[in-house]
Amino acid sequence: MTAFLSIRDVRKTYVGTNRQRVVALSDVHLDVAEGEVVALIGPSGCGKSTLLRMIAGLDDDFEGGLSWTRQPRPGKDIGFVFQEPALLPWRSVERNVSLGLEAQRDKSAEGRTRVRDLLDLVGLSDFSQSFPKELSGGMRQRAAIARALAYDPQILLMDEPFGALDAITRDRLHDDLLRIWETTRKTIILVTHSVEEATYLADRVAVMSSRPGRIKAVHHVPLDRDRSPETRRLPRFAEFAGMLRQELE
Ligand SMILES: Nc1ncnc2c1ncn2[C@@H]1O[C@H](COP(=O)(O)OP(=O)(O)OP(=O)(O)O)[C@@H](O)[C@H]1O
Repeated sequence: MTAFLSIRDVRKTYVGTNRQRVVALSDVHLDVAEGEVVALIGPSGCGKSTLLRMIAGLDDDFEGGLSWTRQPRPGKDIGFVFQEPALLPWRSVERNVSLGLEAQRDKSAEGRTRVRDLLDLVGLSDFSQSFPKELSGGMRQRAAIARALAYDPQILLMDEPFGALDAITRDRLHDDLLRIWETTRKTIILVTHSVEEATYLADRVAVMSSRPGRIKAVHHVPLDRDRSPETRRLPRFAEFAGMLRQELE
């Protein structure tokens, strides 16, 4: 595998307000290939969000190294989707999605077409002029995904993006994400608490141990890349998800 992103010997220590030191990550190694979907799972507090923030360039105070085949430009080449969509309530869906392009002073016709194509991709074309409060939770999260893709980032980092949604909406968003991946072939790192979500969406699943967080195993998901709701009913699906659950215990 040619690593698109190599994480080597990463160690992160937080110093709390009372000067207490918390080693959040230790000896973290992971290679991610271009176009791959990697899920990060692990017990609460094992450092998943910390690792994602480092990859995003939001935290550079750590030991060890991250190396890229193409160094991402800050604020441009990395798309981030959080559990809460954090849309600006006073801007329409279209103007939320175009936010990044405006920040880059991209007012080109190409930029506008790109926003329209993205709204189409996430199924929000009919709601482009709606405001966030007029959308359901799932639609807001779709808008947040479109916004993260607007820069055409080289990697999409997702921190429990579906954690706040009900089960039916979450399943629908999973299929949307698979379709988006089919179209864009973006490299995706997805933090999730759900072994089923990791199994359904990822090519590989990295399992982290509790604090200090380490990657204790990386598994290839034994399923074809072409996934559909029937995939969830395959015995292999349940077996793999069950194995992940056991590893987390
Ligand atoms: N700003 C901070 N200052 C001090 N300690 C922190 C800070 N942010 C995180 N930590 C600590 O680092 C560890 C890892 O936190 P992190 O949020 O990365 O875990 P997580 O795996 O994403 O957790 P969860 O699954 O519950 O969201 C925790 O022990 C947490 O208390």
